[in-house]
Amino acid sequence: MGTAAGGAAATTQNRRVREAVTTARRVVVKIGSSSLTTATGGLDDERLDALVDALGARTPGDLSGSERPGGREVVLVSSGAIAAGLAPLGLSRRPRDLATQQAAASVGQGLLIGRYAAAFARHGRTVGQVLLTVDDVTRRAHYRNAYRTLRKLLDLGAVPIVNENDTVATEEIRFGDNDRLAALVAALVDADLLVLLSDVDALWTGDPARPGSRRIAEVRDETDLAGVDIGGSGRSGVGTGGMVTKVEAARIATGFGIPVVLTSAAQAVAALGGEPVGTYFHPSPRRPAARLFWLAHATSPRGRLHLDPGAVAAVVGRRKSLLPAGITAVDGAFTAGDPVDLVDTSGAPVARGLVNYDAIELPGLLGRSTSDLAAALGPAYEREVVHRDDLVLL
Ligand SMILES: Nc1ncnc2c1ncn2[C@@H]1O[C@H](COP(=O)(O)OP(=O)(O)O)[C@@H](O)[C@H]1O
Ligand SMILES: N[C@@H](CCC(=O)OP(=O)(O)O)C(=O)O
Repeated sequence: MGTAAGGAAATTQNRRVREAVTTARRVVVKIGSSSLTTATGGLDDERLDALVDALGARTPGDLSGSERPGGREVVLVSSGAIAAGLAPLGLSRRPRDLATQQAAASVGQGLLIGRYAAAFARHGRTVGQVLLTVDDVTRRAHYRNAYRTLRKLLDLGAVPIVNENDTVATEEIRFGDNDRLAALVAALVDADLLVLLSDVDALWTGDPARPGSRRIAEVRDETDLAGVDIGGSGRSGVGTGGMVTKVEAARIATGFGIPVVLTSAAQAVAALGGEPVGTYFHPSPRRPAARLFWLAHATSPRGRLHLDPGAVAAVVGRRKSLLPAGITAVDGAFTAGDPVDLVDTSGAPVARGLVNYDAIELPGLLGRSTSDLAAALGPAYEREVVHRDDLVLL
């Protein structure tokens, strides 16, 4: 979120909001389960069609003659697989256990993408299904691959429809909610705008159903969130994170320099047209390297490497790779390629990185120089424990 605009007049603010939205060329739109399902569960075809119509509608941001919906490149991040799979499996509400959620997602994802394919076809558009796990956006080769696929789909004029790959994601590595996934996809494709659509029209100062709650029109920085009661999921019972994960997603995207509009699916056309509906989160100017951005926000560490003060100074102060000589202890049962936290002598995490060794190999290497290790064990042991290209400071 950007710096406070002081006492700027509301009209000036609204004009700026409209411009950031209407000039956005690449937009990631996220729709939650609660906006795609009927009160009795199951996919709500009417609402899904309305969303697709909104994405196909021409807005003030259109480039005349463009073949793309709204004159823009659109990536849709859609939840709803689990919700869509409930009725066909005879389940009356969202299951708590992972295996049943995954079975429901397996059934529901096919139905969901089938509905989208039919709805977009009415606008002459082709859709492409992209299912992602956390690993796909943290490991370098997978990340490049995910980026290339999304880029190619956009170049070919298709609408990528992204969801978490629920059927294979394990409890530990799961996003669980699609709000953060959408923010990270926005960073991945270098979007100009992220639109989060839910069943509520904006972020409110507290539960919208509570008397006295007010809509928050814009969030310029954390001070605008002070005192806001950011609650969990709404009454639909099919959403997951409530406002907590939406505000977190807004923090991630704005931290990457991407503005965010949070509003209801019913106001999608107005929001995409730059009208001052919903809540607008101002972006900060900083744009860190996208892949490392994912590492900080999308991963959970699988272990901890304890650094001596010299290693902390090298990694944090001089942005060097981490070598075995600077590590005093290792926790966790990770394998090479996993994310781990680098902690200082007080145990506080200072950086996160992708480790180049299995946990089991490291104790025999600690405190030793790379030349000593190479001489004793072979050239493979000359490698860094964490390469600086795979490190992000926390
Ligand atoms: N401060 C708040 N402002 C707006 N909505 C809130 C707030 N706190 C909690 N909520 C709830 O968050 C719900 C939206 O989240 P969720 O049910 O997870 O939807 P989705 O499926 O769209 O992700 C709203 O229905 C609302 O009841
Ligand atoms: N991947 C899951 C999304 C989880 C979920 O419910 O997310 P959301 O409705 O956005 O809070 C699904 O498709 O059901």
